[in-house]
Amino acid sequence: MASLLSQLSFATTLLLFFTALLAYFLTLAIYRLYLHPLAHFPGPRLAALTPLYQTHHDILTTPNAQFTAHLTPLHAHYGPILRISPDEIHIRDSTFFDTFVGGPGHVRDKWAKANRANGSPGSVASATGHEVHRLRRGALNPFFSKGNVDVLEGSIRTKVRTLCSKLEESGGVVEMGTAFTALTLDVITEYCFGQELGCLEEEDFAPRWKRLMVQLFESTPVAKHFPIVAQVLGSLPRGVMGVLNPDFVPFFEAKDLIQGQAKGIWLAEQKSPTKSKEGEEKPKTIFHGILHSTLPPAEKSLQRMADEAFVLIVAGGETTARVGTVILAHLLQNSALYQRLRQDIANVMSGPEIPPSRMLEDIPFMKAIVQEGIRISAPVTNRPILVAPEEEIRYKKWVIPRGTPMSMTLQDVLFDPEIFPEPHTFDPDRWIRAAEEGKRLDRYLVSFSKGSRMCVGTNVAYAELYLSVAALVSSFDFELVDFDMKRDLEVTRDTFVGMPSKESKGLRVKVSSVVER
Ligand code: HEM
Repeated sequence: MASLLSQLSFATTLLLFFTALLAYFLTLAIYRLYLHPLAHFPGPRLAALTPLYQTHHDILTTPNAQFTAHLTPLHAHYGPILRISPDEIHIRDSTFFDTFVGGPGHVRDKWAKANRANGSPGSVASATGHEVHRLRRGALNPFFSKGNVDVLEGSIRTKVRTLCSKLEESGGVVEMGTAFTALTLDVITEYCFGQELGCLEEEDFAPRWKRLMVQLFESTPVAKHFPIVAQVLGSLPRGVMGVLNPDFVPFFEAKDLIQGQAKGIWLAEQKSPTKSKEGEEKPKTIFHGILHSTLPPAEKSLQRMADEAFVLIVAGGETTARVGTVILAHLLQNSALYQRLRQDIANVMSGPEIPPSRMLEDIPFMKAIVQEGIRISAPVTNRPILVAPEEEIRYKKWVIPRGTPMSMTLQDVLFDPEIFPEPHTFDPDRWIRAAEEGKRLDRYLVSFSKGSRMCVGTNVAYAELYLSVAALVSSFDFELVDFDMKRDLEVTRDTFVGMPSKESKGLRVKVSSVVER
């Protein structure tokens, strides 16, 4: 009898538990669908009901990382403003971008819930609140100013020279995406640590680093939706993690390597600080700069340095490499553009050396090539999600309540046919025509985003692209090897940085001749 009672009470407890759970979910569903401040916004009911709607499209579809692509049919059906999760509003309207990112006097936070995928909470990119972000960004900005990038251009130029001499020696097939990644990683690691990774010097441009970067991005859809998975896996021994989820092994391998480098500088600074005296030359790396800055001590911890290093290297590597690869691919498919660019560069060269990036920028066609490349490659597919904590945001008849996470997709602006007719055609002359007509097309070149959260590395990326594209076009004729734009470069997955299909073989070329200068 006693055991029956205890069984009954267990069954009753279970029943009560599930009834309470059901009641909770029912109440939540009613709240989200009918009472929530966003209840009247258009969008699929399922998306209003649960964030799993996005998770499904990003993780359970094949190929995965597809929610971004799914936004196109949603907007076609519901219009330019949509509720895409219980808490998030997405807007597709290029003219709204400046309001979205805010300007001076308009505070924008990031949405904490969607800002954990990089697993580096100490980085500038992970700073959710406006104030913390402002502090961290303030310490980085001087290193990335145009003036400072000019000073450091010599180091980029040396690496571009190495790239060219390695290509000259190569003799066989080279995957140019790997070569560009080697270049960008060497540039940014020297910037951060004062010591490059040395990818350009490795055989075939260190394809293991390219693989590591690609695999790292491929893990972001899971990390974005289930950051706890990344955290738990990160705390396990690598062998165990490799069995549980091999996709995350490269993520932590890359982290370990980069953190090791940051730790080296941090420990050396603790032992014998290199703090410069008044009037002495500037700190030699970003990390020395942060450590010498007026940031509070908590912002100078080893963990924060390591997080900052990781994000700078990951953010600065694959993005710029992808733009370089896409530009080269388009030029190689259109020899008239290739020859025209070579001629325009030759016209300003007074010796064998490629002119400084500032001079290259003054060649209208060169500038147009880089702008069009940055537009059409649109490397960052991850949509920025921002929160305006101090103001309601108005979009047409809609009022987005203060504190609501709102997002826009950079590709929606970059491929807006109203602004960039035939947006998927590589047409550098559209920039020249726009300049002649006095149109500010660059207002819509949002590949680096805009506002306070805009890319910190924009000037470095431009310098790398001008110098590398000019050097390659002026120095070599290439032959494409079994290249198919659709298979090898076209973006099919949003893994933070857009990725082509798994079948991609990259941009494979052979140097067919070296230009005498
Ligand atoms: C063509 C190349 C590049 C593109 C298209 C690009 C694009 C972007 C975009 C769209 C963001 C904003 C992301 C967000 O909403 O949170 C961003 C942020 C960032 N980028 Fe870049 N990036 C490029 C190159 C670089 C380089 C070379 C570096 C490093 C030297 C870099 C470092 C960063 C960092 C640290 C952030 C976070 C900034 C912050 O939150 O204040 N990026 N980038």
